[in-house]
Amino acid sequence: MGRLFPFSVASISDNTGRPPHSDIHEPPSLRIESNLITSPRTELGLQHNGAENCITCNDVGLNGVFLTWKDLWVTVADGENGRRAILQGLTGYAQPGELLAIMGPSGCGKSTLLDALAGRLGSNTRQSGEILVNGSKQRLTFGTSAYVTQDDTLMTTLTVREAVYYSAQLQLPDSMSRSEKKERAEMTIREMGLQDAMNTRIGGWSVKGLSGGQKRRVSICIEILTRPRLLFMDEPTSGLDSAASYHVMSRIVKLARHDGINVIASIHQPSSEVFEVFHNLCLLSSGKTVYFGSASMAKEFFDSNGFPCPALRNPSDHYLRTINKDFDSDTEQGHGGTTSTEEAINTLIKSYKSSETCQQVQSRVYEICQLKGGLLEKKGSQASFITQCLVLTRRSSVNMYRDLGYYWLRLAIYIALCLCVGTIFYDIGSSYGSIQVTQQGWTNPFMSYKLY
Ligand SMILES: Nc1ncnc2c1ncn2[C@@H]1O[C@H](COP(=O)(O)OP(=O)(O)OP(=O)(O)O)[C@@H](O)[C@H]1O
Repeated sequence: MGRLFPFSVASISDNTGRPPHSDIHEPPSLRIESNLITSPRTELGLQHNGAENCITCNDVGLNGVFLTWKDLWVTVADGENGRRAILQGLTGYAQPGELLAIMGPSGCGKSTLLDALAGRLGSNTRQSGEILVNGSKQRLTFGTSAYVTQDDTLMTTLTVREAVYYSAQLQLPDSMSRSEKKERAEMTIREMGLQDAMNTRIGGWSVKGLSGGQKRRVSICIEILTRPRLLFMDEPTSGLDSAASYHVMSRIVKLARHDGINVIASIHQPSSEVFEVFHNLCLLSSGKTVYFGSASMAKEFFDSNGFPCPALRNPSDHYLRTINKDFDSDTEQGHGGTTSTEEAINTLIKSYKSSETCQQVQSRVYEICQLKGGLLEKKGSQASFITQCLVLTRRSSVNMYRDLGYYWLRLAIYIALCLCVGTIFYDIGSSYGSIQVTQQGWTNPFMSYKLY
């Protein structure tokens, strides 16, 4: 029998023993009814608390990837012998077909959480706790997961169409024909709303090309080409205006739902429409969980703790303003009083820890851990070695041909160098002394280095 949770659109078969807190059902205190008739969520077919809309393990099939983390700590060295905690005992889960948004003030540990989950933490960090993929400890392989980084690393000389098409050739299997790969590349470009910029060069410091937001979308295109089962995105909407942010995020949600992709994204400041397309929300402050659960129930959580969202204010703005202590301002409380931001954060953290929502998250994590959904196959790139060599050579040649610094400037430098070296020995004569000077010149370490 499937179990419903008030904070998730998921239900799951309870066939592997009883989890802790198995007596927990929907707590009335955190239950809200969906009254949004034409909201972005309903437009996308995302509704909470409706059994007919629940995603089950069967719905996502055996291909879905469930990710859980329990008591996750990440620390870095801080001064002599000391260590600073960036993440402090986080517990949560992310499941196929859903989008988990990680939000919080700048520096609260959003990127660190994404990196820890994706297995990309820096060597100077230490991690403890348990991160499980489909209920077991295993590495995420290239091809199964993709990561859209905060900085765009794109070849500036290529056009949008070329950049995405070369990536398609490098990543998609040889069993797909060239026209199919081209079609997938162009469809993905259109999905990200870049059809008008298909033939525009990406551009960089020397040549202006795409805008920052368009580059962001090209990076997303390249990562979603293969339809990875797990997609990490660090600030996917940075540089996008609110309409573009909404379109990009809603398309990603549609894709996630359609292909059973598990999407985890850190997001700075979503508009209210973008916020509505999130399934689950992980709200952090200084590396601690302020709230983890259904995004639509966060409002109720803040309300019930004395921090109601004022009318006409974007809920996500309200949550971030309430827990941002960088500027040490007071936070308004529902009854007209104020409290310091530090106190507000402590109240929320404490309240979350003792809430039924927190217990239910732990139950859900326990249940997912019992799934034992199988090991991920080692996928890697699906293109053959020969195809990769050919595509990389072609891409590199195009890049060198178009990049002045790469090719033409180098050629000019080599010609100038040849002329310099040649003129040193010009008309030197053929006496014994001249031959000695020439020999010394060639064996001079400086000359040898220059010529090399
Ligand atoms: N490898 C590291 N070594 C030292 N400090 C680190 C390391 N990684 C992260 N930090 C510190 O941890 C804190 C959280 O960083 P993180 O990048 O996760 O924050 P964030 O919430 O993603 O911030 P932003 O929204 O501004 O990108 C910061 O104070 C950062 O300086």
